Amino acid sequence: MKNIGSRLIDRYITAIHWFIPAEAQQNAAQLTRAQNVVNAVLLSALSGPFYSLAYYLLGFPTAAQEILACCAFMFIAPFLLRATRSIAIAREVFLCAVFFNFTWLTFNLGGVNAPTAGWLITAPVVAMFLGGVATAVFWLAMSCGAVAAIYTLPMVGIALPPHPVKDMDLLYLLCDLGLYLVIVVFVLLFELTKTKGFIKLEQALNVINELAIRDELTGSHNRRHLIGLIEQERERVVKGAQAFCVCLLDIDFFKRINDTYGHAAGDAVLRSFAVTVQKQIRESDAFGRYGGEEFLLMLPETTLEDAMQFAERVRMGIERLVFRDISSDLKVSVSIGVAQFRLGETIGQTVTRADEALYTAKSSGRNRVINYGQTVEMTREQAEAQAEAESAPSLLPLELTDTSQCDPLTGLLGRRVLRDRLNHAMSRSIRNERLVGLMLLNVNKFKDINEALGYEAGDAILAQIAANVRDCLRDSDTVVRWGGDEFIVILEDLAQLGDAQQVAEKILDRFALPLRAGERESFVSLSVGIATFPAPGCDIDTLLKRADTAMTRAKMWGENSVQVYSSDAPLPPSERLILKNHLREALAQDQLLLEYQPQVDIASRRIVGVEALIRWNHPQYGRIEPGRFITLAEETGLIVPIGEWVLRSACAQNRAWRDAGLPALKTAVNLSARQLKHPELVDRVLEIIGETGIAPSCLDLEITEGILIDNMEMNRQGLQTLRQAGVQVSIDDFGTGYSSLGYLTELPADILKMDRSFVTRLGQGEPGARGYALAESIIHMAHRLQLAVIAEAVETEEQLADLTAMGCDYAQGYYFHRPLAADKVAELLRQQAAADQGQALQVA
Ligand SMILES: Nc1nc2c(ncn2[C@@H]2O[C@@H]3COP(=O)(O)O[C@H]4[C@@H](O)[C@H](n5cnc6c(=O)[nH]c(N)nc65)O[C@@H]4COP(=O)(O)O[C@H]3[C@H]2O)c(=O)[nH]1
Repeated sequence: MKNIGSRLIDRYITAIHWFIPAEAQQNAAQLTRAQNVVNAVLLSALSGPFYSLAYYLLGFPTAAQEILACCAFMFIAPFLLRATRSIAIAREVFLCAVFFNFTWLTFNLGGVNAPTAGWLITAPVVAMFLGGVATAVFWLAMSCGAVAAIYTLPMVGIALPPHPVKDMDLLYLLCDLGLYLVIVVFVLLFELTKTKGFIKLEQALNVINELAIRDELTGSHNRRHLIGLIEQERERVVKGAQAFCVCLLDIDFFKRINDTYGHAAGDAVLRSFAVTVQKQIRESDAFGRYGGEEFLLMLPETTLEDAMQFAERVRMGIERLVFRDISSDLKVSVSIGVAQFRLGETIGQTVTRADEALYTAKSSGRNRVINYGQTVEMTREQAEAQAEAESAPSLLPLELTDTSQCDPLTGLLGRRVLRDRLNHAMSRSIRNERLVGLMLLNVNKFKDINEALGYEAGDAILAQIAANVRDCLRDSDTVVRWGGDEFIVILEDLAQLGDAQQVAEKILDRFALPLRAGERESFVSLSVGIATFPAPGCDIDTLLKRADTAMTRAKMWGENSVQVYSSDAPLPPSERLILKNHLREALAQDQLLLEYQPQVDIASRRIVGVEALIRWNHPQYGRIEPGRFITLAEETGLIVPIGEWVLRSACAQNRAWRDAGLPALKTAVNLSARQLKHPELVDRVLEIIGETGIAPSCLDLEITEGILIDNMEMNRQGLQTLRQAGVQVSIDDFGTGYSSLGYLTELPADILKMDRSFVTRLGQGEPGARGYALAESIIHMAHRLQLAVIAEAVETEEQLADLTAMGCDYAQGYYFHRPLAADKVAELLRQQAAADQGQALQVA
């Protein structure tokens, strides 16, 4: 019954939307007002005929006709709404009919004592509902004027017509009952349509929130949320609660499970693993997927001893798991590292200690629980069993494994061939007095690709990566799939080291274009480490180790970088330390620069804004992306001067474009948490706007959702002041924080920037899919809250098509433009202006 009612209300709302202009439907306040006008018209005009009949039966046929005429007149209002797109016109036409109807009836039924005199109040009251105070005051004045006129007419000698109704008592009863009934139905209808809208918002929000905190595959918490929960616990401990323990759990030989039984089986193992652990934990514990096959468990107020005992129970529980649907041979075990939080350390440090313990657990035989600091001696048998397990190519018995030397997915040579080939190349290089280059290529964040696109698409991407690498090499070079997302290339006959670097650069250039997996496209970046032979004291293992070291260093210096191993160069100290030391000089020595990524209006495809993105051009290490140093700048407090530099440079650039005769453009600038907390932020922003002379509306401050929620009370006032001055505020990465409707309705913001995780799910040709519904919900919700929506990281035409269909306002991403230097943006704007002019001339 409830469902039928709810479906009917849905249908009713859909039907009345026919009258409401599209632009009003995009705006929560206007939609409600327009909806109310249509509701009021339908209710009044449909109840009118009953009154008409009553008057007719009571012996007043003229009134019956007049009421019907007024109802007909009311019906014009919704059509006017559709035709003129003006809620005000439709509303006033309706109110006019109401007012005329009751004034006429009152006049003809004996003046202010007539039963309909009370109804004269309906015009101002309904006006209050529909148009606010100003409209209500106007109609109140009109009604008072009408009452006064009717009252004074007999006094000035104009007699009122005698009332023609036979049974006045019955009419009084009818009128009073009618008035109450109308008020009740009116309120109900408003409530229902309004509540319905909010229920939809709430549902959308719940789904978005779920996504923000859950890992889709296992249903356990995701990494971000997990860290948030542990951070909260850390704060409790700082305030005096007992310390918590962190357990890092890693499923043993998980890659082999995938390789042997397929990715679907791997997924099933992950799910069962998560469910098994979840069944054992308490409500106050936090558990979730940390990445790939790694899980994190936080046990609040727990001693290390208790945590070890609990972890041991979990380990045994996992050992008991059976997977009959996959194979009765499949046995799963887990290695667990445990660490207890120490006052003064960060969550990252606690997890790193748990990770070190996990490493000990894994390197001492796996399937065991080790706490931080614990050393383990392996027995000879354990060491042998471990070595055997490590070298076993798969979980299947030996006779069932693929004995071919090729990797079936990529068609490249498999790992086992490498030593042989390398040995051969090294011997030849000594004979020929030429170099051998060993190149280790690692695909950056391949886990993310797998998670975003699914394992099948991940496999397709891997195959293309292999093909791309192969295409850049000579036939005589050897390419081997070394691990899941790692490849090794043996380059022979090199005259000098630079040749190997050139090959590496060529490979990296190849990955500037996206790779395709079915309908999906994805950008991939690599980190490349190179080691060369001959080198003193270098055998196969050393060469492999050196390439690995170089690759790790390459990873530290950002995506798409190459590092060559050099024996005399000391290993770099930790990235954090180097960057921290150098960051101070970066600003003073002009090493920072801004790039601008265009933001496009989806309807017109015109560039309407840019996002300023900081880059660091390090004299020694080359270009460093913000992801690698913004957090450090935050930690050291350097973000405040750096952020101010960004703000000033971005505003100055905006002004420079304007001075060059280019059309007005909005520049979005990222604000970090520390900047936002700075007491002088508002003054500084206004000062910079004044100094550079840009219009405040040309500045858009981007604040990530998490930062905004964390400091909502503190932020609201400052942001409101800036907004009142005309500055726009955007919420970055929207959908990744845990939002409540209450907080969303009070957001001091103008634009919602939909997080890339929602955009990645689009463009797959499945409008019914969950990802599609999520993005649509966000856009719908934002529009109801009168916020514009910009989608970030739009990479494909299909994603854009979906966003267009959903009514998204703006988009930004590689599909349109990558972040560009300021002069490139100017060039684009000039082209756009020239195209506009061309079009205008054509029209003229
Ligand atoms: N895969 C993919 N990526 C795309 C696409 N379109 C844009 N991107 C990248 O996504 C990031 C967008 O910026 P963000 O979300 O504000 O994320 C920014 C922002 O949070 C922070 N950041 C950058 N500049 C500043 C700054 O001046 N101040 C502060 N506080 N943070 C900054 O660093 C983050 C990373 O910036 P970038 O590395 O420049 O990375 C940029 C941009 O290059 C696409 O289609 N696909």
